[in-house]
Parts: sequence; C-alpha cells; structure tokens
Amino acid sequence: MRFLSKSDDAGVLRTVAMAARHQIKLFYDVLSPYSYIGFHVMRRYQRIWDVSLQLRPVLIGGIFKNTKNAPPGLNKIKFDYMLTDLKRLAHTHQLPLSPAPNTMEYMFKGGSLQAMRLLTAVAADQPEALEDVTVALFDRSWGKGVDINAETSLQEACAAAKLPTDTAQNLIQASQTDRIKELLKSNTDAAQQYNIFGLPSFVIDDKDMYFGADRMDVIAAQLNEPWYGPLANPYQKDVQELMSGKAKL
Ligand SMILES: N[C@@H](CCC(=O)N[C@@H](CS)C(=O)NCC(=O)O)C(=O)O
Repeated sequence: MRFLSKSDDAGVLRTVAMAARHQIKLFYDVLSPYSYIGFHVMRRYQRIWDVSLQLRPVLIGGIFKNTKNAPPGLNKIKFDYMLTDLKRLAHTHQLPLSPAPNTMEYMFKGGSLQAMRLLTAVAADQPEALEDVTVALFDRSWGKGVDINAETSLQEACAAAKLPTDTAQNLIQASQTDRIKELLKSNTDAAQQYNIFGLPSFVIDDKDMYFGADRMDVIAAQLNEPWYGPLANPYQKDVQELMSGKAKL
C-alpha cells in the first residue's frame, strides 16, 4: 500500500491509499537457511518497491514430499558447500549467522513442525505480528542456531516479537489444534499450484514463480523496480563506482 497526497473536489489536500502495483507471495520455512536470506532481502525491498508482500509460512518437508524432491543438504558435499556459501552470504547480506553445532541433525532430525504451526496460528489469528514472529524464529534458527520447536522456544520467540504473554500463550495453544495443523498442511499443499519445489519461493501477481534468494535481481527486473544489491542501499553502487575509480566526485 502506498499513500499519495491528492486534492479533492473542494481543493482540500487529502492522503489517499493506493493499491500496490504488484503482489508478492513469499513461501518460506524458518528451517530453510536460504529462506532466512530471501526473507530479509525481501523485507528490505518491501520499503522500496511498489509491492504488497504476503508471507506464506509452509512446511519444507511437505513441499519435498509433494514434489518428490529431496533436500540438497542430504548430499554431504552439497551440505558442506551450503555451510560455506551461507557464511559468505551472511557477510555480503550483513545478517547474523551461527548455525546449530550439529547442523545436519538440527535440520533433519529437529525439523520445524512446531515453529511452522506457530507461524500458521499467527498468520490466522494475529496476522499483524507475522513478520515480527518470523524475524524472531529465523533469528533463533539461523542467527543463533538454537531450538525452534520446544514450547519455551516458541514463548521466547513471541516475547522477542513483543507479543504480550497471554497472546503468545493463546497462539501456542492454537498451534496445537486440528484447525491450525490442517491449515499448515493445506497451505503447504497450495504451493503445488505454483509448481513450488523448494524454498524460498516468490510468486509474483499470483502467476510467476521464482525459486531462491538469489533471484531477487531478476524479480526486480520483472517488476521494473530498482535493484541496489542485497543491502538495498541505493548509495552502495555509487560508492563502489567511486572507490573503483569509475566515477569521480
Ligand atoms: N540457490 C538458491 C538455493 C535455495 C535452496 O537450496 N533451498 C533449499 C532449502 S534451504 C531447497 O528448497 N532446495 C530444493 C532444491 O534445490 O531443489 C538460493 O540462493 O536461495
């Protein structure tokens, strides 16, 4: 949503809400490290692009099952590369990264079921808190590498997102109901309509699906919006050009 100042018929200046030019659905799971990267880059560009962002928490295990895909991390060589790649990305994206000590076990044994059920409950019952609770859970899973499924972890994530204790407790209780369990399943199944096979995935205007946090520049091109790199800093390009001697003051 954008706000514009316009004169009404009587010449009085009024602020009017304009619908965003494009809608982006972001499918993610807090267990997916590339979702962590993609989510934060999208948050940065949400303020720059004329888009409305809809967060779609889904279960990555369900996505793989539905599409008969397999997590790339099951391959040891790919897994080791992923950890190196993430370190590089954390640096270039300026995001904290501290994977859990036994990352393989954390990802494949621990899973994210309770965390994603909580996010599904937040999306359904307290949608205005969804972005903040997502930030808090990603901070636990990849910023700090700590548990995301135990009830105390969920309470801590809600507290970090500044939810009052009673609201948090209601959401955690709701996350254990059939209503929310079924909702997470149907939201995950709904990703099939866009041929989503991995995360993060971005769906533009309910039509074009992009897989990967590394597709943001291509999304920018499709939207005809600017791309200033992962930090979304419009001055960065100028500074780089100045430092490389390509541009002069
Ligand atoms: N190149 C992508 C990689 C994303 C990725 O590997 N995502 C994993 C989950 S963290 C996945 O769903 N992979 C499915 C696949 O590679 O088929 C990026 O930069 O985001």
